[in-house]
Amino acid sequence: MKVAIIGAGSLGQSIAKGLVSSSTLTSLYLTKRDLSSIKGFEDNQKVFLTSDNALAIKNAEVIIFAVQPRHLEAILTDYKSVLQKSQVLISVITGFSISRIEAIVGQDKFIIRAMPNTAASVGQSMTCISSNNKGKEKVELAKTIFNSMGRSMEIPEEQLQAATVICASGIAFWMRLIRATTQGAIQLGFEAHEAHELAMQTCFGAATLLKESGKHPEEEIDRVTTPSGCTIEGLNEMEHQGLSSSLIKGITASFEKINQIKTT
Ligand SMILES: NC(=O)C1=CN([C@@H]2O[C@H](COP(=O)(O)OP(=O)(O)OC[C@H]3O[C@@H](n4cnc5c(N)ncnc54)[C@H](O)[C@@H]3O)[C@@H](O)[C@H]2O)C=CC1
Ligand SMILES: O=C(O)[C@@H]1CCC=N1
Repeated sequence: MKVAIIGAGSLGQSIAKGLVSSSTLTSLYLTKRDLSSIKGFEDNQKVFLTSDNALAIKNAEVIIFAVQPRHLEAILTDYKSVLQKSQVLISVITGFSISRIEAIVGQDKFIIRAMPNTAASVGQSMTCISSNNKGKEKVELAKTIFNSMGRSMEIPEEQLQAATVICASGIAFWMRLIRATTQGAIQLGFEAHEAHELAMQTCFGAATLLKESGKHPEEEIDRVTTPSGCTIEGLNEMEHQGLSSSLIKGITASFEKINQIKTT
């Protein structure tokens, strides 16, 4: 599979890191206006760096657009004449609808909208995927691509904004929870590096328990909370201070914001 990523910034580079270990990848073109910050990718013989988007597009079967939303319209307009009907166009751009992409490049193109997250770089993205009518034929291909850097789920396009909050912004939300746990651990006497490791591995363990057991979180919580013990004391205090409520309010605030900034 020949892939091009147009706009190898933060997310584009995360996707590239995830992709380079995929056995199905034959070549990967990365484009960016200033290539100096992505020189490290050149160590991989399958990767080509260029500022020439047309060159990258001509050498790709799958083109992933990862520029900022305000740049996509001009890029699609500039390069639609070099796009081929057999190419699969994947946009990971927030708030840029499939109908708007179709209006520029045509409904006869395979169009996928995908929302990965930066954990793609370590093979642990949660990626949500939607497509236009024509693109339905290529959803399995898109899932194969994103499964090579984590897990993927096909959802209706109307839910992509919500998926962005939960999965893409979600990386930041979870990071903050880990940092707060680290701060608590330091207060209890651990060195910062120890506190960080304790918080990360415990978070990883909690998610792995749920993934592997298929259980509801409360079932696992019940296994930890000794009656009159320290866990329930801590949990109840966190809830008195609004832990769950704060998370839910944060998620809904983020969703309200994403609906204000969407470009359609
Ligand atoms: N950062 C994240 O975790 C997530 C970002 N997104 C979306 O992905 C898109 C990219 O976000 P980031 O990677 O954070 O932005 P970014 O600003 O880090 O990357 C965009 C890159 O595009 C390049 N670029 C701009 N114009 C170009 C052109 N004409 N040709 C080639 N390259 C060009 C820029 O130099 C930059 O390196 C945005 O639309 C964002 O909404 C979506 C999910 C998560
Ligand atoms: O913060 C943002 O608006 C973008 C979309 C999700 C992640 N970054």
